[in-house]
Amino acid sequence: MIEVSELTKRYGSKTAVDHLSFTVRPGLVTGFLGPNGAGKSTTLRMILGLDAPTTGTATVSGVPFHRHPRGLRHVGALLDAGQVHGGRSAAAHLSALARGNGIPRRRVDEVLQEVGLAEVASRRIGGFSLGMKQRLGIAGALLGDPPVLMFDEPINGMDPEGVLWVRRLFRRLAAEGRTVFLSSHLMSEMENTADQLVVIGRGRLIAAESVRDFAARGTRRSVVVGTAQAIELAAVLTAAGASVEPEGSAGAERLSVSGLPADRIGALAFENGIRLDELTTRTASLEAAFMELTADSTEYLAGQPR
Ligand SMILES: Nc1ncnc2c1ncn2[C@@H]1O[C@H](COP(=O)(O)OP(=O)(O)OP(=O)(O)O)[C@@H](O)[C@H]1O
Repeated sequence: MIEVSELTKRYGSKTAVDHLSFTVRPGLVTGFLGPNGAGKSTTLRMILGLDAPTTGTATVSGVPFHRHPRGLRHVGALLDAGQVHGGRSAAAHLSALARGNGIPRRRVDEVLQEVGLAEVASRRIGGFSLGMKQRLGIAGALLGDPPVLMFDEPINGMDPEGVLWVRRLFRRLAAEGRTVFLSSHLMSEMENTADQLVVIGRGRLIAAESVRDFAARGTRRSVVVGTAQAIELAAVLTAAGASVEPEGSAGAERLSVSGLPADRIGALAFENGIRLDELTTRTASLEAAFMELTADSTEYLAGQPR
């Protein structure tokens, strides 16, 4: 369990993290989302004791991280896959980490196997691709078999096979009862990976809820209706209280209807002798919900200095 309470970080006049409070529970994958510059990395660094908060607290399993002796046994983290000594081999890098945290040497071979780097264990890290460095960073996080795992943008630089692998790994780690916390600025990465979301913008909390609840409170639900009798149907639906927008080109007309559910629209069409060719409920996409909810908190909008 990770608990963040009223966490604030100021750099001079810049408030990077602003009275942030949330809880990350075990047994679930929790996505930490926000546009670029929202304060995700700063928050993760404070949870790991790498940056001191201006005010507020962050605890891991009930105590501040720096009070965990042999930290890697309590929290495994990957913050920046590029920050490794390029001259060392993968095995030497992990062995040094293991030694410093009282972790048996055999764990090095186990985690290298686990992340698919066993065959390149003795190669210098300097020659690794970003995807391979991400795998090595994940290996380092797993080394101490910790109950809490944190990853900053772990999917960056991975190929599609790597993305699938890492998703399955996160799901399995959560199913084992661990706390899994992943940051990303892309909602699409979280859609198929996370159970819960913590969404921030400009250092402030925007949402902390399940992926499903987050999607539901974004874009309003609408129903797309296809019919050759679009004008008659629009009149009937408007009279019943719906708002109706035409979609598509004349001749192949469809209506986008909000304010009435699909079954009610079907019934009204039937009662009025209007034939429907299509009746589809358009559910809010997560991406749309994310864009809507973070629109006011994006720091750098293309072409729009703020
Ligand atoms: N050491 C620092 N000194 C001054 N400002 C900083 C420092 N570190 C971060 N910031 C600022 O704090 C804000 C939050 O940065 P942070 O890196 O935590 O965001 P992020 O959500 O991780 O973004 P990204 O997705 O781009 O990595 C940014 O405006 C950043 O410029």
